[in-house]
Order: sequence, then structure tokens, then C-alpha cells
Amino acid sequence: MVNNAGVNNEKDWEKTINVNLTSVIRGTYIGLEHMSKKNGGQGGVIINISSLAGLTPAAYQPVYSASKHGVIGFTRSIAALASIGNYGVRINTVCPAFVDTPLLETIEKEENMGEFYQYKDKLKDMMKCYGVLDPSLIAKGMVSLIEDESSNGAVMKITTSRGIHFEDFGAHQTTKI
Ligand SMILES: NC(=O)C1=CN([C@@H]2O[C@H](COP(=O)(O)OP(=O)(O)OC[C@H]3O[C@@H](n4cnc5c(N)ncnc54)[C@H](O)[C@@H]3O)[C@@H](O)[C@H]2O)C=CC1
Ligand SMILES: CCCCCC(=O)/C=C/[C@H]1C=CC(=O)[C@@H]1CCCCCCC(=O)O
Repeated sequence: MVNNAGVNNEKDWEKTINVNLTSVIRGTYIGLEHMSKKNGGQGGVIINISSLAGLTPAAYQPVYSASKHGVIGFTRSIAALASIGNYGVRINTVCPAFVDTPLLETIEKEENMGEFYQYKDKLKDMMKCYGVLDPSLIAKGMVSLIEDESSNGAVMKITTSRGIHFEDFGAHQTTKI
């Protein structure tokens, strides 16, 4: 199961929280209800799509960034629970930098950017500086997470400079108790 739906809307920021975070939480719980071996399910893999903006501050997209930080916190927490509870379900998150999809067109719209519309050129400069990923690399990262049976609670990052790699949380990697 992939919880992928997302919006970039700082003007209607409650919608951003609802679509980017609340629906990921709801989707994950529904997925677990059907997939968890504790409920007679067959197990499986859930991937929740976050963003690099879920790991760094994003000055012109504060609520988008907050929603994506939430996705990472929720996913890592529920992944720890799934492991402790032997659900047979692995849950991971993917954090791409800019990707060439229609979402990027929202930068040009006041109805999406709201008061941050004035900074649209700065976002465009960031895209020029960091580059824009082809969606096929995100698909590749997702397939590797599905195939790697050891991955649970992983935070995969995908950037033009480093390709597919992982966030290292050090001592905070897993719940110990
Ligand atoms: N394009 C980018 O630069 C990046 C995108 N992401 C994330 O990747 C995911 C996919 O986005 P993209 O393909 O880039 O954008 P997109 O705008 O092309 O696709 C978003 C999808 O979400 C769906 N969606 C939006 N609101 C919905 C709702 N209320 N109910 C059901 N579906 C809804 C849309 O129908 C659309 O299919 C999102 O979570 C986004 O935040 C993460 C990092 C970078
Ligand atoms: C702009 C609307 C769509 C947002 C899509 C998205 O999630 C992009 C997030 C970026 C916006 C601000 C950020 O800080 C995010 C990441 C910027 C890329 C950083 C790349 C770093 C590197 O290549 O090492």
C-alpha cells in the first residue's frame, strides 16, 4: 500500500494537514486493519510519501513542511509498534527533493502559495540549484523498499546530488523498550 496523495497549499493550510498527514494516518490504520497478521491478514508493506521538506525547514512552505515532518514521525512510530507487535507489516517513508510532477506548478499560483507567493522565485531558484528529479527514480526507490525485507521504519531520501540514500537517526533509530 502506498499513501501518496499530497497537496501544496499554504493558503488553505488546514487542507494541507488533512490531505498530507491526516489521510496518511487514516490510510495506514486502514491498511494495518486488513494486512496485520494479528487480524488474520497476510502482512505486507506500507510506504508513506513524505518529502525532504519533512526533514528540513522549508521557509516558504511551513505547513507543507509540518505535514511532512508529521508523516515521518508517525511512520517511524507505527513501524516500531508493528515490529514490537509482530504485525508482519513493514512501514517505511520516502522523502524526495523536487520531482518533475504537476505539484511543482502550484508554486506559480497565489491560490496555493498564499502570503508566500512573493517568494515563488526563490523556490524556483532552489529548483535550479538542486535540480528536479525524474519520477522514475522515486519508483525505483519504492521498489527497493518493497523488496528489502529488512526495511522497517526506514526514511529514504532521494536527491539529485546523492540519489537514493537513507536518513541516519543514530541512537534514535528504533524504540528499545
Ligand atoms: N513533486 C515534488 O516535488 C514532490 C512531491 N512529494 C510528494 O509526493 C506525493 C505525490 O505528489 P506528486 O505526484 O508530486 O503531485 P501531483 O500533484 O502530481 O499528485 C498528487 C496526487 O494526489 C492526489 N490528491 C490530492 N488531494 C487528494 C484528495 N483530497 N484525495 C485523493 N487524492 C488526492 C491528486 O489527485 C494527485 O493524483 C505527494 O505526497 C507530495 O507531497 C514529495 C517531495 C517532492
Ligand atoms: C514547491 C511545491 C512542491 C513541494 C515539493 C517538495 O516536497 C519539495 C520540497 C522542497 C521545498 C523546500 C525544501 O526544502 C524541499 C527540499 C529542497 C531540495 C533540497 C535538495 C538537497 C540536495 O540535493 O542535497
